[in-house]
Amino acid sequence: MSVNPVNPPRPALVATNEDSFAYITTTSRWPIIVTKIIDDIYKTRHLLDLSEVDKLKEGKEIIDSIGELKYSMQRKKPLIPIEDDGDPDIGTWTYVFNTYFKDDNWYSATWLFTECYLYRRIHSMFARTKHWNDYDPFFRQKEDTFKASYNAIIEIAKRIDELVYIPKLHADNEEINSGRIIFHELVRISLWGNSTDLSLLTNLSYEDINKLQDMGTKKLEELEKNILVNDLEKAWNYISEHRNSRIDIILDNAGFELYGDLVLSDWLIQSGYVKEIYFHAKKIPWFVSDTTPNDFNWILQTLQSEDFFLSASEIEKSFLKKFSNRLQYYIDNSQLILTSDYFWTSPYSYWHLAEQAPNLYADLCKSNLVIFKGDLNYRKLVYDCNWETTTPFKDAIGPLASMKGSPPILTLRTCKADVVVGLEEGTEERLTANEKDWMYSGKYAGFSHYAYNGTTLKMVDIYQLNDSLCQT
Ligand SMILES: O=P(O)(O)OC[C@@]1(O)O[C@H](CO)[C@@H](O)[C@@H]1O
Ligand SMILES: [Mg+2]
Ligand SMILES: [Mn+2]
Repeated sequence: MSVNPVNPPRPALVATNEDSFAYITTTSRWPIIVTKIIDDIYKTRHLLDLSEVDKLKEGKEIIDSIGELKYSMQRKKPLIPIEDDGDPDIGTWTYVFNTYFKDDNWYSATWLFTECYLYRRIHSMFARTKHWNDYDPFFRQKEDTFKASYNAIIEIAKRIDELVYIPKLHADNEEINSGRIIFHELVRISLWGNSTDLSLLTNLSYEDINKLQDMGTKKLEELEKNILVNDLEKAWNYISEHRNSRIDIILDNAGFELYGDLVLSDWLIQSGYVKEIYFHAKKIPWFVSDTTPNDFNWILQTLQSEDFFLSASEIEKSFLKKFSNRLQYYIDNSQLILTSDYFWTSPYSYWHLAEQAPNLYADLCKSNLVIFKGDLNYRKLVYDCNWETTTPFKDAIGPLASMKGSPPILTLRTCKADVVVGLEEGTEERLTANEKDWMYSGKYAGFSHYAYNGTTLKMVDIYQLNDSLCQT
């Protein structure tokens, strides 16, 4: 492939383009997101005892810093280095900032960088305090939305209860076929769970949430026409051929989406197709709704709780408890393993995975399938560049498609950014004719799969990957 990552494959997505979702995000969405953080800190401060003077004071200081941040992005001010907060990734951030972005502002730097930088800077404001250093300013939103997801959660809990009691795999054709159908259904639930993305849906009503999360069979069928790329059958063939395999899920959003990922994992383990599943969470609060280890532990406790879903009947609670007992069993028996790495919250695209996080990469190479959830993971896989929509997925993921030993990849993504690859000729034109925002409205989705087949040359042998980023 004739792309050299030093000079990126295509121009990067950037907010100077006023027709882009990068621009809409920078001008309109981020100010709302940061204002909500300020509101959240006010709420938490309000609950504090007046004797907690130091914490109250620090809270006020964070509010002031977030206010300054908001002002600087709205006035297109230059980016400034992230202050040292003692986290082990600060060196990477300082290096990348100084090398590539020190002369940039919130619009001129690449969108992928500015957006990651935004969340990393917010984290640093909390991390440098004494009383707020492990505070998640998005937790309240994640918790409230999960509560409002009650209807879909119960429906799905009933469904998984039926599915896991289907007889275990004996490899006869009938069972493989029923496995295939269940896999397709549960992967779709995990996919469409990605619509409940709190960074995109900044103003969700209870009705909106319920509409988004209707995962009945009829609704899933209706949504089928919005799936633009569908390599799911290839991924299924892969799973059904590799019994007792290891799967990795690079998680995206907490709450309802994570719930869908857990449901899929439950079935994959119970059906006997998969032996162990690694869940990769974010180390720090990220893109509003992303899953942190705390969110993961929280959902397990919440599914067990007597009083979280107040209107749940005893039988409904029992479905949730049975489900979470199974999950706890997998955790206790190292079949479901939670892990996290700073690479997932670094500014680097996944073209740099092997070079920036060699241990993580080596570990992922042991996997039979790495599932990347959500939009940001997709953006990072394809270097957040302005690809032609007909570019094959294989080309857009660069080294991950051509390095010997790279694991097979499956992406489950609803389209929420100005980059989509792997489309057939004419699809872009058909969609653009009616819907200017089709690439980022969240209405469309895709499953892209790629497995290294051993015939391509080793990318690193051809192009020495170094520390370049996709520059404008
Ligand atoms: O990764 P997710 O949760 O599916 O989406 C993250 C997201 O909301 O943030 C970015 C824009 O702010 C977009 O890439 C995307 O819409
Ligand atoms: Mg630049
Ligand atoms: Mn997310």
